[in-house]
Order: sequence, then structure tokens, then C-alpha cells
Amino acid sequence: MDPAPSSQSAAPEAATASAEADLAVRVRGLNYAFGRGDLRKQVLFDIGLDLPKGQIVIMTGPSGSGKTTLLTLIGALRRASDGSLQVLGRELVGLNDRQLVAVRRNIGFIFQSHNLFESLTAAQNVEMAVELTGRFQSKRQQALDILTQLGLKDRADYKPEALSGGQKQRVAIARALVNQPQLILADEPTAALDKKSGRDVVMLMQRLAQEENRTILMVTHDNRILDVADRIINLVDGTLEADDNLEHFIASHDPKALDRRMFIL
Ligand SMILES: Nc1ncnc2c1ncn2[C@@H]1O[C@H](COP(=O)(O)OP(=O)(O)OP(=O)(O)O)[C@@H](O)[C@H]1O
Repeated sequence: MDPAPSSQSAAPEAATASAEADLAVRVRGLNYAFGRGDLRKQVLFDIGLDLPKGQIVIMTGPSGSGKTTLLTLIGALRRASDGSLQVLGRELVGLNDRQLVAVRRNIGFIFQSHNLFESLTAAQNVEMAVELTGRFQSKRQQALDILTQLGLKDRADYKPEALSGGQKQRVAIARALVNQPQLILADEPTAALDKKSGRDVVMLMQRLAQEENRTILMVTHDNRILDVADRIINLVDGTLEADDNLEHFIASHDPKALDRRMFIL
């Protein structure tokens, strides 16, 4: 028997499999609607998106265009029922609640409001995330290690009320990162921060992506931080516009027009 035909056909499949293994997120034909019947409102339309491992991707777009909805679908925080949504090698469409929770454990979430527990210290807030993985004995040490990396060693035993906005957001980042998630989803992580704190936070995220091959998808209206992105994607009325690389994006957008588009719409 001549093996040539099967080996020829296997080669492209192997290449496809290897390309897919390099993706943290692969979305195809994803639609999403809120409500039912007369109240049904479709907010995402035929989304296709690849997020390669090790990239930091910024998602922009007017208010109400569906950015948070897409982010929460990718984060297994809401259930996708249409199309294909693969996250860290797992298809999310069709998973039940328990399975979605398991997927979430491999993802780090950073939100605009840091959502720290005010009654717990910085270290204890981070330790709570470690507890979810069952590593109770090492939780204090792991919390201290990551807080140290984020420049908060001497703030570990402070409660949030005694921390600045930037420090609180760094604690939230420590909590999102302590379990070393391969995928980090951030929704407006710099919105409540001054320019320098916001810059520090995104530089840190950029370092993580580059040095530790983490994938970061960040929704932002903050055009002061666009330059950290490997890629910028734009969601308009629930549809992803063609991918833009950074140079092209900056070259083709007058910053003032960008401001208007992002802040006023
Ligand atoms: N729980 C919900 N029930 C019904 N409609 C919703 C719900 N959440 C969001 N929407 C609607 O879905 C659309 C997309 O909202 P989404 O929050 O994803 O947009 P966004 O691009 O993140 O906006 P923003 O930049 O203002 O945060 C909006 O029209 C919003 O009103």
C-alpha cells in the first residue's frame, strides 16, 4: 500500500493541530443574545477570534458594543450556546455550570473595581484565591511571593482602606495571578487609576505576557495604554472589525478622534 496519500493529508492536520495548540482562545461563529421572545436582544454577531499564547490583546469599542459580554463568555462567567468557544484547549459551548466553574479556575480576572474584601488584609485577600485550589498550607507564602513581585511586600498586612487606589489594584492583580493562570482577562483595569499607577499596572501585565507566555485580553477605553498591546481589536455593534496591529491602529487614528470615539459614543 502506498502510504503517501495518508501522510500527505496528515501533514496539514498536524500543522492545524499545532497552530491550535498555540492558541489560548479560539472563537468561531459565536452569537450571543440577552433575553427571550420579544425581549430578545442579540449583542454579539458571528464573532471569530484567535488569541495566541503570550500575546497581550486590547479590545476597544464604543460603549454598549458587547466588549464585557464577550469577555465574560471567554471567561466562562456566562454560558455560550452558539458557535464554538475554545478556551485553553477546552470547548465551552455545551458545558454545564460545574464544568464552567472548573474552567474559570484556570483564568485570572481583573476588573475595574478591585473587589477586595475590606475586612481582610492584602495577603488574606490573595490567600483566598489560593484556598480555591486546596493549597492551604502554602497559601501565606504564595500570597507573600506574588505581593513581593508586585512591589507590595511591606503592604501585605494592610487592609484595603489603608492602601492607595494603585496599590489596591495591584493586590487585585496579585489575587488574579497567584494561581499562575495561563489566561488573564481584564476589564478596564486602569479606569480608576491615575496615569502613573495605570501605566505601572499595564507594564506589569506586559512583562507577564512576554516573560511567562501568559495571554492577556484587556478591555480598555484608556488610550494612554494602547502601546502595550501586541494587537488591538475593535468591537462595534457586536461585530469584530478586522484585526489591527498597533502601528496601523495608531497611524490610522487621530488621537483626538480616538478619544471622541471611545469616550463619547
Ligand atoms: N444582563 C443584561 N441583560 C440585558 N442586556 C444586557 C445585559 N448586559 C448587557 N446588556 C446589553 O448588551 C449590550 C452590550 O453590553 P456590554 O456591557 O457587553 O457592552 P460594553 O461594550 O462592554 O459597554 P461599556 O464599554 O459601556 O462597558 C448593551 O446594549 C447592554 O445594554
